[in-house]
Amino acid sequence: MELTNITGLKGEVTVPGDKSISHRSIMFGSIAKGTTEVHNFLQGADCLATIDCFRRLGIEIENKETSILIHGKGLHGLSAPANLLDVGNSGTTTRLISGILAGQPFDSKLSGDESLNSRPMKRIMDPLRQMGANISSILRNDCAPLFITPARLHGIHYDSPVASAQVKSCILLAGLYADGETSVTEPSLSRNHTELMLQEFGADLRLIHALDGSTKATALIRPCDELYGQKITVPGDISSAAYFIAAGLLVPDSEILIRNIGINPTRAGILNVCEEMGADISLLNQRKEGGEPVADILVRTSRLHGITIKGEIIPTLIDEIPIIAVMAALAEGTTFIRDAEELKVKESDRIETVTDNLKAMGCDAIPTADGMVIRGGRPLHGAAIHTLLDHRIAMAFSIAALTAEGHTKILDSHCVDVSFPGFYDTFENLL
Ligand SMILES: O=C(O)C1=C[C@@H](OP(=O)(O)O)[C@@H](O)[C@H](O)C1
Ligand SMILES: C=C(OP(=O)(O)O)C(=O)O
Repeated sequence: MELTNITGLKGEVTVPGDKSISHRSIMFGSIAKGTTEVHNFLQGADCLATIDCFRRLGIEIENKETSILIHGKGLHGLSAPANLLDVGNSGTTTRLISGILAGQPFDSKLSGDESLNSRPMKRIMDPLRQMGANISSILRNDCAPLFITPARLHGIHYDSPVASAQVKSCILLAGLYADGETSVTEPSLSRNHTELMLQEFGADLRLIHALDGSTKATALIRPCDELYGQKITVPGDISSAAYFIAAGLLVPDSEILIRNIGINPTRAGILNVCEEMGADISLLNQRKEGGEPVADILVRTSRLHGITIKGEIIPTLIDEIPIIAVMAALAEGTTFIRDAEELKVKESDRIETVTDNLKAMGCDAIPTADGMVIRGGRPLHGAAIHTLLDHRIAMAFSIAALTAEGHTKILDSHCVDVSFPGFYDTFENLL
């Protein structure tokens, strides 16, 4: 994709459904009794990989024009897959499905693309093994491909060293198949869609919040007889909205209304960051849909200034750091991003891909062990952007390109389909 600078983005957009919620709707619908109906499902490659996996596990899933129908067979209704489960580029699919597969009476193998097969899986293998699971890394490198064989699971308490919704969800899902209670404490609260949605499906799940004012939290689950099919409307993905928020703030003379976005506080850290950077941003029409808070987001071109982003807010904006870094590059002053070492184990090492590409565009960006330092305010110039097939890098630098002098080439820009098919077409509504 070749892009150049523009002005005056004006109008309304909607973005596709939330990726995290879409994945979970398929997974929980498949192990629930009865039909689950999902509206505004994200038809991105990652969520389609989840559908494919559950079809291979014997679940009929109808992907209709306006909805998805999952004909769930109950907690014990999955059947042995004939072949390897292909998880594509999706860490969420891999880590969550492993929790479910650990409790099944059949063998399964799962594998993904080159990026996925280099991401760490020890973080789920350790707690699953403590629960009694038989899960191994086929190449003995603590990565996928993974091999899972039947085992009796027992409940554990797991003090997670990392605030990761994928780790937490994996353990809670295995807990559905364990004897006794399973609980997970995380150092600070990561996205809580699993907890909210499992409760809606009828799971016996409780939450205990820390008394010290921190977001440290514990989720506890007990096995139940069955989960029950639900009707789910997926809110627009704030992680996808983030690119239009940034476009509206950074492209001169812009005003964009982004409709119908999930603003669950465990996901909405970018809104706080925007405010702190001095953005003209407002939430309109705030409401609740299917247990999740939703709003329309109005942004207007703003002069931004650098800030420090660290600590408990990091898990609430982890996927937005590439686009926040672009905002920082165009803000006055210095932005420090700390406590974000998790960026190293995403679809690419995002500390490296973000700072390398920012430098290529003329920004003073320095990688650090747990984040980056961005000295903003210099104009950006066009460059060839190496996405390393990481969808978030492609989208973040497409927005940078709209503000940069000259032409920018986004290499392998088709990778946006992982989480946002139609990303480039959405701009047509704003020109
Ligand atoms: O649970 C989820 O749906 C996700 C959790 C996050 O990963 P971690 O759990 O590894 O932080 C996030 O980066 C990913 O895009 C989606
Ligand atoms: C990290 C991401 O996803 P996953 O871990 O599911 O591959 C992402 O979408 O930015």
